[in-house]
Amino acid sequence: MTTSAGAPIEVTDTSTLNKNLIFNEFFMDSLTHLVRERIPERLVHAKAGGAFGYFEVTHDITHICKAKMFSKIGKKTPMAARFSPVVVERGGTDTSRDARGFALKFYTEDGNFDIVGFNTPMYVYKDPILFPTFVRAQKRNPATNLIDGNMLWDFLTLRPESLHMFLIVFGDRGIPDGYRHMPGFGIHTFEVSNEAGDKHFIRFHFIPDAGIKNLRSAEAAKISGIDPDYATRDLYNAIASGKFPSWTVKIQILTLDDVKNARIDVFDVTKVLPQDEYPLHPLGRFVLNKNPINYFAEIEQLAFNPANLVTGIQGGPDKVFEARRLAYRDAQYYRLGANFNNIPVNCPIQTKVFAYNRDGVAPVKDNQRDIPNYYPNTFNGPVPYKEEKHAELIQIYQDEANNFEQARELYINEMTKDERSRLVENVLYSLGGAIQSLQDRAVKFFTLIHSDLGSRIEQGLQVNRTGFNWDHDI
Ligand code: HEM
Repeated sequence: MTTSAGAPIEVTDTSTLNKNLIFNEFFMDSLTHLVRERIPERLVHAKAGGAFGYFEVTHDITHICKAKMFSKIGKKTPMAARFSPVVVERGGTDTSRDARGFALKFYTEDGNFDIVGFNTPMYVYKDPILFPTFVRAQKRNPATNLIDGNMLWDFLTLRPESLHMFLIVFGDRGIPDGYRHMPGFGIHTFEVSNEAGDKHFIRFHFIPDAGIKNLRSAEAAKISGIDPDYATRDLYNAIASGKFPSWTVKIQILTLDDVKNARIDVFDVTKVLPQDEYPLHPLGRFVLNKNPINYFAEIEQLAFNPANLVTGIQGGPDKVFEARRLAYRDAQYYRLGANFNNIPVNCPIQTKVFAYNRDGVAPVKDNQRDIPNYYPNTFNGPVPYKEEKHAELIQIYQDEANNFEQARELYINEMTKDERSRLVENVLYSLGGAIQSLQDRAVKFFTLIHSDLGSRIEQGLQVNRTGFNWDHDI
């Protein structure tokens, strides 16, 4: 046992009774470190489970994408994964009704490629200016410090395009039964390019090999009281006991002509791309076979960023993607410091970094030693490479979102009769406690989605206004 500075601790220093505290380095070192041990939790997705493993190519897609990680069948790339409810705080429960983050980092030979996705195939809105509003509407009421359904329903009914995703959140898929049974989606339509420079557009799907399983509200509420870390524990224990979770990776592929001729804005993150028009093509699988040895070092400090792209994958041309390229980097500067890419789990382990960034808060690693610290220079500092067929992201024009059509299809065609009843029940539980004007506005939009849905919610609200009382004491 030593102090952080390496001085061996003598056994009499492990008690301070009747002794001078200031001269006790064990006491001074441990107390002053303890009060500095908290860093900001992530603004969203604060609580999570995570693990490491590999991605393996099972099907060739080199005709559309030249990214090295897809270069041949059988090729394996090391990776990290982090799964997280969106809204709950770091000490919250894993079984809340919410979407889940599905974040993957691939340590490729061309640097890190991150797919920072969800367990829903669509997102809430397509205009990223709504991000702060949406986040706050789901967080605590500034006066009461309580989660406040009035704020959520206010947002959902002011921006009704969000109801498409929230039908999933309030439906059977709103509480996954652990992370091993949860699907993932990249959501954005990514532009990719091949060796010839031709462009294609893909959406990523991750299908759990163990099958999709979800929890019902009552079950989830019970588990939440007994084991709020249910999903984190399940992931850790499965890997620790050798039951490695895996996912099959598939993609929807669109040509530039498909994009031009599509009936819908295929870059709209609030929409799904219908699989009868754009079928799934197999690409690979990923396996999580290694737990973190130290959670804080390896999972809390993981820094995902949609801007982590590699040659052959240009990213999404939509505005949400563009906003995300800024937001994650900014969040990580704030919560981990300017050198967060030097934290071992964020380092591109298959390639060497030759960046011109220097100094700043630790960790600086070797700080690029004595290599020139400005570019261009005439002293053999690192130089850029030349891409023969450089691919730029296409420019797109996007209209306002309107998803009642896809929300209707989801309600009628994808949900079973029983799931539709549970959806209504779950909506009533949340909406039942909101103020009347928000309930009326919600009924109007649910009716626009489908008259059956609207009338069931309206009737439910009339007979039973005993949902959770959000308005209580406010
Ligand atoms: C305007 C749109 C969005 C903005 C500005 C935004 C911003 C953020 C920020 C600031 C964080 C915290 C990052 C950190 O502290 O490390 C975060 C986390 C996350 N976001 Fe978003 N986000 C947006 C949309 C989305 C979308 C569309 C998805 C899914 C496709 C998504 C998935 C995630 C996930 C999975 C995490 C947790 C990453 C982790 O495990 O560390 N976000 N987001």
